[in-house]
Amino acid sequence: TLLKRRRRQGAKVPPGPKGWPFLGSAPELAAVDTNGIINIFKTWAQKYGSITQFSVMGEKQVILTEDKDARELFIKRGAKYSDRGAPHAVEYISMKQNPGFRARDDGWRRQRSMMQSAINITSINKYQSLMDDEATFTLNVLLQSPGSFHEEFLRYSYSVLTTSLLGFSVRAPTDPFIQHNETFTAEIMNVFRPDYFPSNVFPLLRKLPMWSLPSLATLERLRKQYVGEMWAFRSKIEKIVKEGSASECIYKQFLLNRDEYSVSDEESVHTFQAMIDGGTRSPHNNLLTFLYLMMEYPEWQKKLQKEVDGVAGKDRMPSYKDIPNLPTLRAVVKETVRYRSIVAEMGIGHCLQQDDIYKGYFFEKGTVFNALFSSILTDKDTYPDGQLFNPARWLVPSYPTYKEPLTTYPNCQGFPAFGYGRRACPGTDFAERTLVIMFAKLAWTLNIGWPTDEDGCEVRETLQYEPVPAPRPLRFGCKFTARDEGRTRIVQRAAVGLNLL
Ligand code: HEM
Repeated sequence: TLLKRRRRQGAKVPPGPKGWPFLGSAPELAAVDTNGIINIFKTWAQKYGSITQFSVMGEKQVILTEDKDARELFIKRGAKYSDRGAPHAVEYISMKQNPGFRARDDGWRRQRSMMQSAINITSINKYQSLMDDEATFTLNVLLQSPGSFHEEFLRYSYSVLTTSLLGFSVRAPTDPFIQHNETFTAEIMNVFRPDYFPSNVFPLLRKLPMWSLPSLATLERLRKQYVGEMWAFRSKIEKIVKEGSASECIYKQFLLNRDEYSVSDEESVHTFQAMIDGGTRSPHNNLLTFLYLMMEYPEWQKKLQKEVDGVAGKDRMPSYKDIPNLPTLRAVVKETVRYRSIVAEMGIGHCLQQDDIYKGYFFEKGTVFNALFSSILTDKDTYPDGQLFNPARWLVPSYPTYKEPLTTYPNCQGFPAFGYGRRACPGTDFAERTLVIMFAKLAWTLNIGWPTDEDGCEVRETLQYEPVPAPRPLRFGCKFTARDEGRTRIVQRAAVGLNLL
């Protein structure tokens, strides 16, 4: 009632496109892919301002383009702004049990606390020597077959996660675990698309029998497969834990100390699946984006190599123990994540749980708020020349984003690219560590350059991304050359002595 009174006292409707009667902006959004949606949001924000509201079939959505508004709403007022408004098809196949997309209910709280204990910094510290070994293995493969970087980075992203989380490694990109997950995830990613699943924007379709519409029948097939596979996986791990043959890993610890976790069995299988889905794709994307940026900005590649050489010298590879002494490396990681987020990341909407008034605007319960990374992470006051890849913004005191001491900063904690408040990415530290270790070893061992044609001329390409949420860079060419024979031998020798799972 207070809000109703305030509304009468003059709280305004936020500006935004009117759209069609009843349909709102549904037809416009249903006709495009993720990149198209990001562009439409940007255009609206330019026209209507930093807080733009639109509706889709009566459901309200808001676009936020300023960090301070996202912080105020998602962090300070986080008690109201931490629900999810996942598209219908996403909720359907995950049966409202995926911690990334489910509502902010008690189940989500149980899952969130499970994730926090699984991949907190102490847990990561325990597994980081495994990450280090995985990175050495990857380098050795790249030295032998430099053209395989796309696949090898994918394998690395999977293997760092499977070793620590699930207790097994994947030694080849052709491993059935990767192949199967990739094919399936590609199909699952489409579940976000209104052009594939119109029930995401047209609520009436949700009421139809599943068999009556091909897109609904597809949904039902995917749901059965998704859920079936999670349980099959759980049984497999349970069996080897019981037999005593399971390697040390987070899943094993979870099963052995089951009583310490409040999640239901169903919630736990969804939680592990969410960590695998969320944890493999984004680091892979950033590894590929890093290669592109090292070709595009060779001066930063040189600075990175200089720093890594200065700390590790020529006679040993850098390791995770060097991280506090490598601020340029951490700046390159953070800037790579920023760069990729501004061009390709859509994030996940936060849904409002109670009516609210902010900056004189009235927002209705159920409104979905989208923080637009391409604007937030290029804000001209915080990120001068924000479209450029410039790690100096994290290293030089004259930049607004600079922070000391450089043994700790820059790091990715609290970085908007990983979201805000209660829903912020629980895998931030894990992802940062995965990237830092691999970038350090790459810079120490290899030069990264554009491929050349028969005449020795560089073949440059522009970076393009797939049209799905959390999109990957489309394939591009890249030439690795060993920096010197001594380093190559050190990597080869280290790779022979690795004791991988
Ligand atoms: C560079 C790598 C990564 C980036 C850029 C990234 C980014 C994000 C973003 C933007 C969100 C939404 C936050 C919000 O709603 O405010 C998110 C959520 C999430 N991420 Fe990540 N992420 C990365 C890596 C990972 C890893 C390695 C894992 C797991 C091991 C992971 C698991 C999750 C999960 C489970 C959620 C949902 C959290 C919730 O709704 O409560 N992510 N991530």
